[in-house]
Amino acid sequence: MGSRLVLRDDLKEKETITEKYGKYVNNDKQKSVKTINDKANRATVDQVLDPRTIRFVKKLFSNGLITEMNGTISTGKEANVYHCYNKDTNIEYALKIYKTSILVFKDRSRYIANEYRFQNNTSTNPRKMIKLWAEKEFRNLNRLYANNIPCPKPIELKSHALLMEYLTKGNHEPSPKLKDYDFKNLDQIIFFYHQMIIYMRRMFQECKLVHADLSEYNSIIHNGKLYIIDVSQSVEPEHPMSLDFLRMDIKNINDFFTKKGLKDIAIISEKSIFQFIIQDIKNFNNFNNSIDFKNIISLEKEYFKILENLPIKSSSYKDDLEDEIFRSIHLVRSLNHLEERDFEEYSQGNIDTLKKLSIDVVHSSDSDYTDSDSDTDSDTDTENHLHDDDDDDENQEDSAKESWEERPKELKGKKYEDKTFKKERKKEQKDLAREKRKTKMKKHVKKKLVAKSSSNKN
Ligand SMILES: Nc1ncnc2c1ncn2[C@@H]1O[C@H](COP(=O)(O)OP(=O)(O)OP(=O)(O)O)[C@@H](O)[C@H]1O
Ligand SMILES: [Mg+2]
Repeated sequence: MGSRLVLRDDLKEKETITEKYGKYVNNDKQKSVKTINDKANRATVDQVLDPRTIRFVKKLFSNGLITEMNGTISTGKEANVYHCYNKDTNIEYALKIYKTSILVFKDRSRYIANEYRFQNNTSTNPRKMIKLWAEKEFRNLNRLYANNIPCPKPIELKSHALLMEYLTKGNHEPSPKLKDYDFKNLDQIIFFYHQMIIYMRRMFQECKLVHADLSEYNSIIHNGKLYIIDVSQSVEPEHPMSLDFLRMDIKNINDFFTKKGLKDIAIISEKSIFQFIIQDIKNFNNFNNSIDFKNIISLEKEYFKILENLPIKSSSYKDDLEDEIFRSIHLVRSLNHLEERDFEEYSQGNIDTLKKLSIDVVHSSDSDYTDSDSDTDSDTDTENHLHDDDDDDENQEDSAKESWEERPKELKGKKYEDKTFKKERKKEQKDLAREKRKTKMKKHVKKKLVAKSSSNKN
């Protein structure tokens, strides 16, 4: 057996996986790994390294990508991540193998619904589903990597086994998660906070992805840089829950950096971060539009400047409440995302629309992203309908104000609203009213929809 990597004790298994399974991986008569009597191993093995999976791993050996498969870097609820090595090239890899148990798959379904990459897959066979899931992670990692957003380089995908670059801090040890990173000082914490928000914007704008599970557990500091990992659940902006997932990501990041001492120092309100991420670039004031957008360094420099000038969230109760309200708003992106049952609510103006939040959502026409490695084109653009609001166009502004006014008085808190955003908001609403006049839904069509939804009721 080749020289064994000296892994950190808690990574070392009694014998390397190759030694343990090598005999299974290399010889053709694949003995069932179930013969392994050690209970802990068996649990891991059954959930992940069943004979079928070992066959896929064997392909990574036979095509010369790896020569050793060592201990686990992590055993998560969804997947195990193993350390692998190629002794000829002296390159280390991380091999993420998804668990096939259907239980794990149950709570993944909300990410899959309406996801075009799953749509034509009607089977509920868990093996097929995890294969798709791993393929999604592979593709999403490719998108980040292709857009120079730091992430482990995806190397090879064999069914539900994903081989990628191993982020190591040396001595074969994995680089630390953001949550375990030992920050030098407050400036460095602020830098990584802003960097994370910039990556969220660049993922949304350039990769057309919302991470949907972003946190200090799914980011790594490697060679002093922030890396994004675990993009298996990431969705496209067209996914009906994408903006809910985005708001969840923003809350997770704000919570983590608040715990790191940035409260009252650098924490930006969730709503302002949300606007920063999905605003169209032309809405940013004093943004130096003459920069070369292909030049990531100058683009990110501009982004850092904007973030440094956004209003800091005070630790007052009302700011927290404002974020809470913002998180709870039911954002409807387009009529075709509106559930039948909501139509009534909506037609009485009880559902906030993104437009009312005067957030200029990236037009879905720009969001058509075809993965270079995929054979399926990305789904047809869902028109970004202007919401057909029940209020009369002319007083669109009043109704937006009205719904805002309905909130408890003390929450008027507009004084926190960035002046530029306020000006933009006014301009946006005027444009919106003008634009809507063109596409207002005909009365008889609306009557039919409302009649239909009420007949469904009885
Ligand atoms: N390419 C990599 N290089 C180094 N470490 C990695 C790599 N990929 C994953 N890890 C480590 O393995 C852990 C789990 O990886 P990941 O989050 O992708 O899997 P998961 O199934 O989501 O696990 P969990 O449920 O614990 O989040 C990461 O938090 C990280 O510490
Ligand atoms: Mg994870």
